Amino acid sequence: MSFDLSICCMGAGYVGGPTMAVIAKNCPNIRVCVVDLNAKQIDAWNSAELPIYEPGLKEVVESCRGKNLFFSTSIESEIALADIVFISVNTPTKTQGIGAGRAANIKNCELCARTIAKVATTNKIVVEKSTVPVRTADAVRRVLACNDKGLEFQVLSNPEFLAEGTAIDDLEKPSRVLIGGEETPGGQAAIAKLVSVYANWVPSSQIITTNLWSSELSKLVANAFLAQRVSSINSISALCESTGADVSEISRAIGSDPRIGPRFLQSSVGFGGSCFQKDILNLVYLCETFGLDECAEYWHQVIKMNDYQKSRFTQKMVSRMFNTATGKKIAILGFAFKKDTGDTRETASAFVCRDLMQEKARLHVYDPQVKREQMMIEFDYTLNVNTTTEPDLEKLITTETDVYKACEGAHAIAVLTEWDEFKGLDYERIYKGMSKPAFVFDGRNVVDIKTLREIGFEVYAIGKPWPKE
Ligand SMILES: NC(=O)c1ccc[n+]([C@@H]2O[C@H](COP(=O)([O-])OP(=O)(O)OC[C@H]3O[C@@H](n4cnc5c(N)ncnc54)[C@H](O)[C@@H]3O)[C@@H](O)[C@H]2O)c1
Ligand SMILES: O=c1ccn([C@@H]2O[C@H](COP(=O)(O)OP(=O)(O)O[C@H]3O[C@H](CO)[C@@H](O)[C@H](O)[C@H]3O)[C@@H](O)[C@H]2O)c(=O)[nH]1
Repeated sequence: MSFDLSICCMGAGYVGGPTMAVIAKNCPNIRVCVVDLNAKQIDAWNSAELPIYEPGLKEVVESCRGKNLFFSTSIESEIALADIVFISVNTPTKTQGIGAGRAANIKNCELCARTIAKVATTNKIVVEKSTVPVRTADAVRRVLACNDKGLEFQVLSNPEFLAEGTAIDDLEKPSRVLIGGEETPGGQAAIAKLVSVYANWVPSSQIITTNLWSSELSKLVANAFLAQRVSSINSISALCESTGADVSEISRAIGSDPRIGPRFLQSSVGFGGSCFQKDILNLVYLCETFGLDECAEYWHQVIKMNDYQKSRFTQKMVSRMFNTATGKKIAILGFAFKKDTGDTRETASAFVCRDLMQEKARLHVYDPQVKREQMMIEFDYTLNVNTTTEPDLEKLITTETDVYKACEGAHAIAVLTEWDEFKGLDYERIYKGMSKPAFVFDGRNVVDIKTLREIGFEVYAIGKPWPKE
């Protein structure tokens, strides 16, 4: 079959895979190929068990895989074939060198640009889909210019705003698509080409075009504003627990003001995920680089408040359990950073588990989508908790596939991810099997406090009036 256009996406991760699947589904006349250095990842995309869990993703992939959607490790030949190349690779926070702990590492983006420059034999539009520091397109452009065949490359910024757990819905019905490009005839033509791809299913009124730098920076700012709301309401949750006010009532009361709006006011044990912390640190670093220390400190406070919220939660747990968790069995309900995803990157649950392990609590972790191997990777990668730094790790963490077994004999339950199934558990049954007093610490405000207290639980929930001693 012949296609009108060929797209290649470098990076088959949480963004590249779902984004390209939705483009393929909505544009049957476009050939889409997602490539990756990681052969295991590509094999999984080509199998019945996709490498990531996302509601609705499997159906979309299966509807077009092998027709106009392909997953491949033939990076160079697929780039050569493409009219448009998306760069959708990871851009993690640097762990060493200049800007360590703050700046985003864009080495993968640079490598992609170098590969494109090397193998391209036709003009191409190169699209930054990854989240990058503002002015990264300068670097991409300069690397592409090293191509010695006299080709023309246009660089666009097209940041992705999908949230995990709702990726397919977000991609099918995006609040907006943002495309930034050069303010030259070539740049505008490239913008128009990419707009025409999205226009297959996104109303044109929702496609925003800007200059390159506004587009790159908007992505960081969007995440900073969202995370700021979570940290703001979490700061109020602490005040609620001390005063008898209820954070859910406050969210409702303030969120009804259309100038504030109701979303992203859900108090929690702390935000996680691969983006918020990384992108805010990136923003903080940019501000510092330009000597804007007050601006840097303003945004850094969003992260500090999140760190405070995570450690505050564990401290409350331990203090309620008579100031000791040593040897106690604690059921951890949820390890993913939010519901409906198996992603554990920067999950608040890992931080709480780490702090409880330091108290030598015995943790029985249940999460419907996260496997033990993934939990161990998260402990090691984000928190440097491994069998060398915590010799008792294997003994302290038991992973359960049955939530009731996780709670059997436990002194306490900590709800750390808002999976819907935690609302409908048979808490009478759970209570009977637990050590008494049976504590529930709800870091997501999912349990029905009144019912659980009637059963006999001692319930403590984020931002809720805490019972008097
Ligand atoms: N995860 C999200 O929800 C989300 C949402 C919006 C934006 N983003 C941004 O999108 C980017 C990608 O995020 P992700 O979550 O998909 O990352 P990811 O780690 O899940 O996937 C990135 C993939 O890129 C591959 N890769 C790295 N270098 C490569 C190269 N040179 N050639 C080919 N493949 C290469 C890796 O093997 C990996 O499979 C990041 O910049 C992130 O900040 C992520
Ligand atoms: O009211 C809220 C909303 C979210 N969270 C937490 O915040 C984190 C992030 O949640 P969410 O934003 O829904 O998920 P992400 O997949 O991280 O998506 C964010 O990060 C992506 C990557 O950049 C962006 O594309 C999305 O627009 C942006 O929402 C999670 O731990 C949530 O539990 C709260 O605690 N309270």
